[in-house]
Amino acid sequence: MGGAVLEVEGVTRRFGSVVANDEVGLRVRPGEVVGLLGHNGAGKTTLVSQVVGLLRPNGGSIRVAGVDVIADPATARRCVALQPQAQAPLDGLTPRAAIEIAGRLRGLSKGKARAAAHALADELDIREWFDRRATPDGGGLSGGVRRLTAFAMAAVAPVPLVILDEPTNDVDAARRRRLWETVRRLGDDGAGVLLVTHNVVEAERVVDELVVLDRGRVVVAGSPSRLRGTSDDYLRLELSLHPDGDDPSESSIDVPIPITRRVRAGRRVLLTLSAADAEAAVAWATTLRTHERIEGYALAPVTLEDAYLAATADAAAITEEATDA
Ligand SMILES: Nc1ncnc2c1ncn2[C@@H]1O[C@H](COP(=O)(O)OP(=O)(O)OP(=O)(O)O)[C@@H](O)[C@H]1O
Repeated sequence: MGGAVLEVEGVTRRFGSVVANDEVGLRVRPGEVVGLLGHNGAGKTTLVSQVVGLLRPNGGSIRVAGVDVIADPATARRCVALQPQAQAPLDGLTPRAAIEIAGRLRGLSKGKARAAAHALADELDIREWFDRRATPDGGGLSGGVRRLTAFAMAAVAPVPLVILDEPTNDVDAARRRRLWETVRRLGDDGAGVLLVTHNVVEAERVVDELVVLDRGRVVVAGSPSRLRGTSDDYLRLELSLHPDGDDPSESSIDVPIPITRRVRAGRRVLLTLSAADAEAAVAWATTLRTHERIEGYALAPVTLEDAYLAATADAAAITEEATDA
């Protein structure tokens, strides 16, 4: 319906008393990169396992390229390329062979599989290791090159839906950037991409839509700009606290400016305030630093990470409260 390559509606999956997915709904259209974000244990992998037919939902429906995954898992599976979170078993193979085999299994001719593997090796800058064999003891290839090879295996042939589960784990910064560019290209070439990640900051660069899961439920969904809280009218003041130091923003009475959102993440406190109060905020933070009540501060535009942390406020590490001064 609506041409979506992935339609998840009301999916619930329990493991005993744990509700790993609770009435989850999301949609990926052709050409769209959708980020699925959430802390550890939020239910991301459980959802992916159901989309590829490895787990059956307790309730709800999943369609891939119009095919009902529960009624016809084999046909649906052929419409999806998955890079799993666990490292791919490459033992005994070179990246060249692994990527070419993946292309052949997806129906490419020998020549096309070879050409696509070469192109990806260049795109991801892994030529140096293209003909090096992975050994069963985990040697031969680094974790990062194994991860990039697994990504290339998922990206080698055109397919309606590509699912990438933490594709940048172990990958160095320069190649991560290349990988993100390739993810964007997959979308621009017409695939729908579901990108599972913890990395909000990097995901922001490539995704069209974001779905945030928290304890099995979708807590926020929308474009990055919508989630960020949009406009330039707001700024974020980040206070870095001393180890064991008190938090000078804890009581709204002590804060001389109106704060629309306050999020505590470890020793960082993120305060959202009106851009009109920037000068007063800097004056206050400078005084706090001069009196050594904080280690430092930074004033910057509101980021997606702020919105993500607020949406998922994890009781143990993060507390959120609205303080209307
Ligand atoms: N096979 C299973 N048996 C029992 N509980 C499970 C099983 N798989 C997942 N869970 C539980 O379901 C919840 C969601 O787990 P899931 O692995 O889907 O989260 P996740 O968001 O992928 O986490 P991570 O980012 O750490 O990979 C967790 O509470 C987890 O302990």
